[in-house]
Amino acid sequence: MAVLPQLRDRRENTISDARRFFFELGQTPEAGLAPPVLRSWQRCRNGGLDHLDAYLIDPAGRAQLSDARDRSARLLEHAGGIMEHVFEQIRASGSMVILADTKGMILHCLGDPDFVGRAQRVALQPGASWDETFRGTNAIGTAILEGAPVEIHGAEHYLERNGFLTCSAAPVFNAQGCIAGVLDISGDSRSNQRHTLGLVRLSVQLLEKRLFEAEFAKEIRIAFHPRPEYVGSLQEAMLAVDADGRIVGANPVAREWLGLTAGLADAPSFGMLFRTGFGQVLDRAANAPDDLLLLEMRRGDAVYVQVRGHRRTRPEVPAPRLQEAAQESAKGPAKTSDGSKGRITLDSLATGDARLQLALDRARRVQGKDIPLLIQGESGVGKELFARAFHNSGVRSDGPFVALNCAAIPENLIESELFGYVGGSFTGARREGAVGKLQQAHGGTLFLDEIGDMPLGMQARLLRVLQERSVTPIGSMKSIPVDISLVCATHRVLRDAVKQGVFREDLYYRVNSLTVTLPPLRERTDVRRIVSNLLEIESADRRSGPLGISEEVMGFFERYPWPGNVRQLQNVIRVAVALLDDNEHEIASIHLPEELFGIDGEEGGEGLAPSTPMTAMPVAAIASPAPAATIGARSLDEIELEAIATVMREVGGNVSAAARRLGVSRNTLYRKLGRMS
Ligand SMILES: Nc1ncnc2c1ncn2[C@@H]1O[C@H](COP(=O)(O)OP(=O)(O)OP(=O)(O)O)[C@@H](O)[C@H]1O
Repeated sequence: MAVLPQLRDRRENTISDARRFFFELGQTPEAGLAPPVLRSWQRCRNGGLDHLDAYLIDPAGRAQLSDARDRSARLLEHAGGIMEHVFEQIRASGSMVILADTKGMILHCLGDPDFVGRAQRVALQPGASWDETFRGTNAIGTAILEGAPVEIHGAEHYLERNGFLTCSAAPVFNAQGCIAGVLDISGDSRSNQRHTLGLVRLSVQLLEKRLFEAEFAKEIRIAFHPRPEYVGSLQEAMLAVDADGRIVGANPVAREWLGLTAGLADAPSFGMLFRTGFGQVLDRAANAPDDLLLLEMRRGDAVYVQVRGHRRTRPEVPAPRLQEAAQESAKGPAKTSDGSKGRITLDSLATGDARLQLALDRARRVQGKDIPLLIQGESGVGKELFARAFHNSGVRSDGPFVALNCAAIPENLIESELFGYVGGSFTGARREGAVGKLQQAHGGTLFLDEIGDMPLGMQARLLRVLQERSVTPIGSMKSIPVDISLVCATHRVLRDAVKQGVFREDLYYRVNSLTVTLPPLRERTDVRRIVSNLLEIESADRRSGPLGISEEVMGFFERYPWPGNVRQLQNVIRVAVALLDDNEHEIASIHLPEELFGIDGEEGGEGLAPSTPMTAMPVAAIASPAPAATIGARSLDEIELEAIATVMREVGGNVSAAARRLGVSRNTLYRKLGRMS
């Protein structure tokens, strides 16, 4: 619909008054100019641009244009079809559809032949730059600087020679919140159409959606809106998240809604935004991919969510293989070389938790590719078990799996443990020398547990080994080639350790090629499966038949926060099995340690009441998880510290005994005790 002639005349008069004010009297017009136009005029004047300048800048040469097109290849690929569609809408209106890059260089245009000739006189053609610094106020250049859609009509253009144009442009934002290009419709100012800017905005939204979907085709995408009918529309907010629920992309709607800044450096994780756990949502989505879920946001509102791009990729593998594996791992510290082929594998670890499944899938993708794996997670979540499974599932499974816990060995011994030494090279050294872990792991996998606790000096030496792929034992002049696959684990956030200066940045990048985070037990949705596996393992030696577990206890296990994770659960089950009489076949609440009840009962927590099942409806409301992370008014940390203090008192300060009772390693307990002092 064209703008009515009277309205157009009135607008043009106002602009020419403003122009007189600004250019002839050197004053700022108080009315008549849209704020972005006035800001742009001021920028141009401050930059020393002459509004009467008739000098034309030559468009970029073919090679330069081709480079610019290569840099924006993805934008061009997705914009092509949309531009053709837009052009169909405006074909008879004497206009052009233009795509420019982030610097305002025109990459592609489709134009009405009648208008193209005139447009070319002002260089509206591929290769021409519409950077505001040189071209003055214009829709393309000004939209880039304003970071918002703008319409520049006739005499609003700073340079007089562009006054015959009317242009509407909107920046295209990428998933990191940066401008990826600009879409513009330009035409003769006499044929100004009222809805042109709306058409540009809509086309840009469509383009942003296509770019987002292409960039994150393999990631999990979370689409949401407070109203269900908007999920799937151009108005939906969309986040891309990695396997750990960290936001890696956000469309402009999500960005505005959540107040995210460009670059996503401070973007919250899924868990910080929503009250329902990430794993629980993924599980639900895997079972009913088309359902909308009604989720409560932590800030108070509720939104309808659709999870896209998430499938259960591997069938679950029957329990017995995991059982063998866990038995293997439970035999003892097992921190030395073994040939654990044929036992635990990544497939056998899949017990139905969606977050764990993602970690397994990610790890599988780098197998055999010489990419170091970093496993993060709280103590006792199964990091070492995961590392063994990774080794056993790969091409090196015939080779050794060698583990070293960097937090468990005194600092002065790490060096000789890792690098080995020749006989008599230092006081106390064995006469025949010793082969270090790095050499032992040759042809296999070296698992460095608690790498975040490795002393700085040792980090430098390890880095050199990884770069040079050879090791020089202490006291030796000869370097020995080593071929190892490196898997590291840590309970620390290594990035923070780098910031604090306790972990080398170069080593961080070396060990951190692929990070998988194992979920804490309290956030896992497959607790039942783990419990029955552990029960089978722990009761394998009983001669009086299979064991069960009361529904009351199972419900409690599902709600308990498990500060010691699977290790603690394993110990609780081990003790419960030991407490059973020969004629008892079911674990009940009386077989559980008193500490568990102390915590659960005293503080008025959920106790052993059955948990609420999740509703299954086409539009499913997922209940927020039971308040397992806090009990009463106390935080999990406080409860944990209190439990440690109680057990330490009961065992008369014996750390090993306390660690056994609490179901954590001695190192972990030392660490936690450090926090108490
Ligand atoms: N999915 C599982 N099924 C059965 N047992 C498991 C599972 N995950 C872990 N475990 C058992 O829990 C115990 C702790 O596991 P593991 O040592 O791998 O944890 P971790 O994260 O490396 O602990 P830490 O950080 O304290 O070294 C082991 O005995 C292991 O066999």
